[in-house]
Amino acid sequence: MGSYSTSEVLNAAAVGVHHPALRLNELDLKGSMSVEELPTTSGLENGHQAPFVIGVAGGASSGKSTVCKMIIDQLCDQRVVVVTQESFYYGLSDEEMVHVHDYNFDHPDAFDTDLLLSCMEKLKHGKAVDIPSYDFKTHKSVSCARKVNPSDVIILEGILLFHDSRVRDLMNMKIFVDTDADVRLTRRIRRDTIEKGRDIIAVLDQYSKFVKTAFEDFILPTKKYADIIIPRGADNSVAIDLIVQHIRTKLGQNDLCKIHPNLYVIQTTYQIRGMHTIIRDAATTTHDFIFYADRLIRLVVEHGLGHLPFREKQVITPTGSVYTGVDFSKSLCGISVIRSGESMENALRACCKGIKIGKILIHREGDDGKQLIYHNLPKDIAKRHVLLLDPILGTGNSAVQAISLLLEKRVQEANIIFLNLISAPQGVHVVSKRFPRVKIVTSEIELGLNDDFRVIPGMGEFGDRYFGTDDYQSSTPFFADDKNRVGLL
Ligand SMILES: Nc1ncnc2c1ncn2[C@@H]1O[C@H](COP(=O)(O)OP(=O)(O)O)[C@@H](O)[C@H]1O
Ligand SMILES: Nc1ccn([C@@H]2O[C@H](COP(=O)(O)O)[C@@H](O)[C@H]2O)c(=O)n1
Ligand SMILES: [Mg+2]
Repeated sequence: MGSYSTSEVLNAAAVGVHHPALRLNELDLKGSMSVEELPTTSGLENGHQAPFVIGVAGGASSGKSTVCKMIIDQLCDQRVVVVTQESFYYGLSDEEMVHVHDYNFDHPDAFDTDLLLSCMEKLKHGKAVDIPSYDFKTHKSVSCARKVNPSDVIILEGILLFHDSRVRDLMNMKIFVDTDADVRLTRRIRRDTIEKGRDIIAVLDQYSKFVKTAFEDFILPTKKYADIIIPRGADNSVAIDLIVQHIRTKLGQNDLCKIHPNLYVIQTTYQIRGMHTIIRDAATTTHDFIFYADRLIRLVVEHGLGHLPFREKQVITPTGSVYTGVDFSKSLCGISVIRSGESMENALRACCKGIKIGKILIHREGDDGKQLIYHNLPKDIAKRHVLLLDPILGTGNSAVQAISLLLEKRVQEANIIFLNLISAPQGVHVVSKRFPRVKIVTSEIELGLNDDFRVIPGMGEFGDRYFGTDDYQSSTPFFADDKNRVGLL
């Protein structure tokens, strides 16, 4: 395995793998980092779609705000907004103010989490909200709230954001900024004395009394919820670049991916569009159809394999050096949905040497749905990751039947990766609603289904076109093979 695509790296991170790219590069960052000054974003009240919510947690002074600022600067996109947890600090009463040095600002109870949840709820539903502004000098909210408009991406940032499961559940992506304790303390001393004008003894007292303990008791234990851990915070420009690319993809991609985090559409290129153009063209020869369908299927298969768990592995190279890489899971199998799914078997075999491939036949009987009449699956399928193969996801009925059978055979839902070339939104909704942990990997999202429940624009009967059994091909002399490809006259 030579190089990794961004999504593979992020996927590796998402399944808890330590990818080397997330541990690279040094960059010195200086300058003003105030997230509060960032502009609010364009609203989406009309035609609102749920935003992509990114949670950024980590110890105090770990560099969370700096990382968020870098992400926003790189995105140069008005559709991103940052909401900080510190805006939701409870204001101190007069009595608490008298004993402010005994107040624990690092405890989860210091925050009005219900207010944060209600603000986020409104933003998620396309409504603008007033986010309180907190003053670190008076320890109270100030009267001028910050108006935040709904946005495509909301970055939620704060020390204890992963503590409450209700807040975690809002997030589509969780990032933990992991910076050494001594660096955090040094930065805190500088920030609290210079920026907040506090006395150094008070800063150190607060650190040893509350900050350190709270980090160990409440913040560090939430690191396990992170999809991505960024060592060294803003110094890790490689990790930040990867995150930015991922967000860009999400922003540019079909909104289905926001609704269904289990859906992965491979990043398009002109090569991919070109191959789709050929296989969707009704005039394409069987020979060309097979060639380009195979190329596309291989891309989808490779992408799907990127969702399998990896383990770190070191090898010795011929130069005697150590290469730290990964070892990927070998306990997997392919299951093709007969007949068109069989067209994906060659690509799978080409990628996974000696892989076991089983089959499922779903027989259509009358109007009352589908009936399963045949299956041939590996005996130990329950222990395997399953790559389910069917080039077209249309209504989702066949996929539901096939996945139900796999679950009956005790395959773990999260161990199923459904690979297809094109997906209709209806099918994605049906499969995702029923099996939210099944990953769907596809190369393009379709417009929808027509009255006959056929995918449009689609590519016709895939099996017939791939196996050369469609009448149109054999009776169209202009397109008998690619050498004679002259176009329709
Ligand atoms: N990589 C870095 N190099 C140097 N200083 C940094 C770096 N990251 C953050 N800082 C500084 O450290 C302080 C705390 O960073 P900040 O991003 O506000 O942390 P957090 O939001 O996690 O409390 C700030 O004064 C910031 O300018
Ligand atoms: N009045 C306050 C409120 C909070 N703090 C400290 O701020 C830290 C959290 O903010 P970060 O930007 O560092 O994440 C936290 O450690 C609190 O102790 C404070 O000092 N005074
Ligand atoms: Mg901050």
